[in-house]
Amino acid sequence: MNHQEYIEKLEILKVWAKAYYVDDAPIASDEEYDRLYHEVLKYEQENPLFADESSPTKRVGGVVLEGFEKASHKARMWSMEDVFDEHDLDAWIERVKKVKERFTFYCEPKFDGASLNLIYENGMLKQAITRGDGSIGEDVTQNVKTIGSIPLKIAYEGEIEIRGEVVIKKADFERLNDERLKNNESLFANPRNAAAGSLRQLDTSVTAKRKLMFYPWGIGVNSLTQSFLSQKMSFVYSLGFLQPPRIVVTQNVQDVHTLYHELIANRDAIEMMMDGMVVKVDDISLQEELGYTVKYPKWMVAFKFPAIEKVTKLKDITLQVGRTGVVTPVAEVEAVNIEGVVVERATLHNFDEIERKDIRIGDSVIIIRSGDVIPKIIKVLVERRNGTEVTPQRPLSCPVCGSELLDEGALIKCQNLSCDARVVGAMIHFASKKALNIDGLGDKIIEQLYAQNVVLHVKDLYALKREQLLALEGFKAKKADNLLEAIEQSKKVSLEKFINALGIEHIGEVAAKKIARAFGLEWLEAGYEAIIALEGFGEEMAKSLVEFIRVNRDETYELMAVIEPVASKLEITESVFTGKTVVLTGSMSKPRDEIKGMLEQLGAKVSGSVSKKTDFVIFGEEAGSKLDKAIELGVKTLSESELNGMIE
Ligand SMILES: NC(=O)c1ccc[n+]([C@@H]2O[C@H](COP(=O)([O-])OP(=O)(O)OC[C@H]3O[C@@H](n4cnc5c(N)ncnc54)[C@H](O)[C@@H]3O)[C@@H](O)[C@H]2O)c1
Ligand SMILES: [Zn+2]
Repeated sequence: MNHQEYIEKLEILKVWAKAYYVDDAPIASDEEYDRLYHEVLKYEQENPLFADESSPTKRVGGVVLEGFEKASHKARMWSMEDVFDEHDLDAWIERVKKVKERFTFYCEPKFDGASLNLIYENGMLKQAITRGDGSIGEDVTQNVKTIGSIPLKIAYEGEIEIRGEVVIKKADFERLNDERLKNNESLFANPRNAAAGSLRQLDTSVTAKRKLMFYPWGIGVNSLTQSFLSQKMSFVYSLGFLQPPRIVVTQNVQDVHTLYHELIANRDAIEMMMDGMVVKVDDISLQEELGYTVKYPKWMVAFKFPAIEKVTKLKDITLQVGRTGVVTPVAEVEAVNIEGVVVERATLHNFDEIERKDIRIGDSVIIIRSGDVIPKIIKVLVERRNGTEVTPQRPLSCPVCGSELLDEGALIKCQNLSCDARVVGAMIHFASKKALNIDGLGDKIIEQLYAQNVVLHVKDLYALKREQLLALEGFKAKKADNLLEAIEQSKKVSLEKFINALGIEHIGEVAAKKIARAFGLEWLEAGYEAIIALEGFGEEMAKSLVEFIRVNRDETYELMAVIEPVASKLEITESVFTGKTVVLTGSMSKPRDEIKGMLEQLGAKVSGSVSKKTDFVIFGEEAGSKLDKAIELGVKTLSESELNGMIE
């Protein structure tokens, strides 16, 4: 690279860095950014005299947003050096070894979230500050007080800065986006974005609703006397902070590599998004000896994982019609390899979201995929347009049956109940794992059976003949027998799975279970009043079920006669609680639902309010008026541990 090229690349890098750190709206993928960053860095290292002092390689990115108070860190916060392969990791290890031949590694996951500094004084949380430019960040103390895993009080009197990552679990991120989709709000690109955006909220009540968590990874100013990071961190964790699922302290390089591969192998299973593993020098005096660059400590590196966000091109948008008739736009993209999987399609959620993001056919887009995150387009790279991009149109007619679509905004629906897509979709749902779980009856086979007029309704499955299957393309004796056997096996399924399998609108797995438990095999006789009285049932659900029963009662009885679902009546274990009315109040050590389930198993009826008819009030911490009322009425009260004592 010559100097002119360096200047040009540096300019692009600065623009990308500003978009990312200042505007919170990246215009490049991390992978692209990192590549350019390292090209620029390489030139600067080879030509130190010509390096620009304001290069992003020389500063900790981040700024203070308007609306927040600025606050200073007591000790500086840093960025981190990245390495992308074992060779570069080994080079880092060699650099450390030059200072000290034998040393201990401290390794842990690198969670992808927002960096946060907590200042404690006299055992109290005094201030919480975002990383900002490393010296000055945003005061987010009020927001941070809503995060359950951050103790407001700790059993340590000295002044201490505890640093860590604010994260949101991947599942909570998906739930948050689902909710935002329902409310027609813009979606977060990834868990990091969701965590950072939720932490930097001007309205504290919004932060409080997001399920943020805090994982410490280090300390700033402190007067702890331990000589190893691992000891200091054990102390921090002992104060009541969350601990990451894996920490490895070792002198053996092989263990470092092993943990790296172990974390990658468990990347999906670990609930938080990780973008790498952090390797640190454990010995504090060696850390000090190694020191810092202008940007990061020389005693730690991030050993990055393969990227899960990639840039690709949107070739086309196709439409998919689901079993409820909802038409979902699907992105057809130029194939990209993400974590070893070739991705060619991604969800676009709905047309409102397409319009909000102004996604056009021909756009360069960033796509995200990881084993547990459905591939989706998270960003349009508007700067890369050349004018040939085409704005997609909202569909007017069903791509499958041609009937006019109902456009409700976020949802566009085919209302034709006999639309092939809906019928096939319903059957696919019926056979799926959480429903009848019919092995070997996948999407393709259902489509084939339907297209050949062999199975037009689920009940036809149970009348299938061997000869019919053998007449179909791709069916040999073994495949046909296996399928027939699997269909036979699906009989006598539990009633809750059967109800779930019917795909009644608004009635999911949990609701199906409640219906099965409450009404048993007579569930088709239940009326509106009885249904809405079920816990967790709203009007929409009750109406939907009543309507389903009205329309499909006879047909469903026929299907039940063939499948003979088994009502799983609650097996009650006799106990002092059998037949008694119990009220729970206050916060318990276990989730309320768990305790409730256990009491129900013991034959108790768990009620919400205390009256003279109540037999027991079981109270946890900070119990309030219900406990007072129980005492007033002379109802027997039990603490959680007394309860445990009685049932053991
Ligand atoms: N897409 C873009 O345009 C663009 C632009 C700029 C930066 N970026 C991305 O941002 C990253 C660089 O940002 P950075 O300099 O803030 O570094 P970084 O976020 O990759 O690493 C430093 C941070 O890691 C966090 N961290 C997580 N676990 C940790 C642990 N166990 N110990 C210590 N720290 C831990 C800390 O919050 C720390 O501040 C790169 O991945 C880059 O791709 C992307
Ligand atoms: Zn249709």
